[in-house]
Amino acid sequence: MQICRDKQAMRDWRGQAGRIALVPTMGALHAGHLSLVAHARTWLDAGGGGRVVASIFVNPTQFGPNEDLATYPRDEENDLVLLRQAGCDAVFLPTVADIYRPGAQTVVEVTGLSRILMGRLRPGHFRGVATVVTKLFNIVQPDAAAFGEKDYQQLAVIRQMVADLDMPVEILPVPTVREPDGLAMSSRNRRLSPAERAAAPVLNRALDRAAQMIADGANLPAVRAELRRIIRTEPLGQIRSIDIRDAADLSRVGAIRRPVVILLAVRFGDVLLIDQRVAVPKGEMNVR
Ligand SMILES: Nc1ncnc2c1ncn2[C@@H]1O[C@H](COP(=O)(O)OP(=O)(O)OP(=O)(O)O)[C@@H](O)[C@H]1O
Ligand SMILES: CC(C)(CO)[C@@H](O)C(=O)[O-]
Ligand code: BAL
Repeated sequence: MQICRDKQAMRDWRGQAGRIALVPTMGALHAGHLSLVAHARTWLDAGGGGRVVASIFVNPTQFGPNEDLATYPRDEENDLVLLRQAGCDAVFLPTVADIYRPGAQTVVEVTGLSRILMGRLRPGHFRGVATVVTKLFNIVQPDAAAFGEKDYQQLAVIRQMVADLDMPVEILPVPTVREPDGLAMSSRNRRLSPAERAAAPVLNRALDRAAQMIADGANLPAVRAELRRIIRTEPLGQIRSIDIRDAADLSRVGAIRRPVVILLAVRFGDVLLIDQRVAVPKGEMNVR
């Protein structure tokens, strides 16, 4: 596995690599990230082969001033072992100074989607994500890039950006990988206390129940009330946002008539966990 520690090394490797699929991450890798690597490989193999490159970069511009940039988990040594085992061909590990040169003035912002939902809780977050993903695409020049459905709004932002700016990159959505008790894998899970970790699967339980209610024909207020009731059974969790949106474009819905996505953000101590579930109302075909 080739290790590229700066843009020039990455560009040199890219120049002789043929077809490429990129897996952008912030490190502290887990089985969810490795599933992105596997999906990238499957996509390449279906089209005649190619190389998988993962990037590990804790991007400062997507963290707000009071967020967890300083304490974000980092574990480069183990990450490299996992990526090697997963069959990754190259890894891009740039420094902040290499990515953000002094005097830069340009950002990328998906104006509508970035300002709703998590964009309200984390102002500027999606501008940081869109900007760094654009830079990664420009440096690595991948044919495809894999993103997890756990970060549902992020995936929507990236898809919108790629379409709006005619970026020649196919976006590969990857289903959420979960712990045996249903908790969505996340790098931040390792910062939960034992009691918080024991309480955290409540997100998945609430989503299961809400998706079942929607499949049975329940209305929006009833589903919202049940989500709140279930999450409140775990007093360590502090609800930051509960939303039910159109699954296709994240627009508001007045009633559940088409597939919707249920989006949860719940804080445990200073760790913000998110999770999501697409739910299909009674009588509707799941078109996803
Ligand atoms: N459980 C998961 N299943 C599938 N993909 C995932 C999972 N967790 C993260 N991803 C995806 O991996 C990519 C990199 O995410 P990131 O490095 O931020 O990991 P994370 O576990 O989401 O960390 P965080 O704690 O910051 O949420 C993103 O596309 C993200 O959606
Ligand atoms: C896409 C990403 C790597 C951009 O920094 C990050 O937001 C993440 O890990 O999901
Ligand atoms: N996976 C999303 C990255 C972040 O929380 O900043």
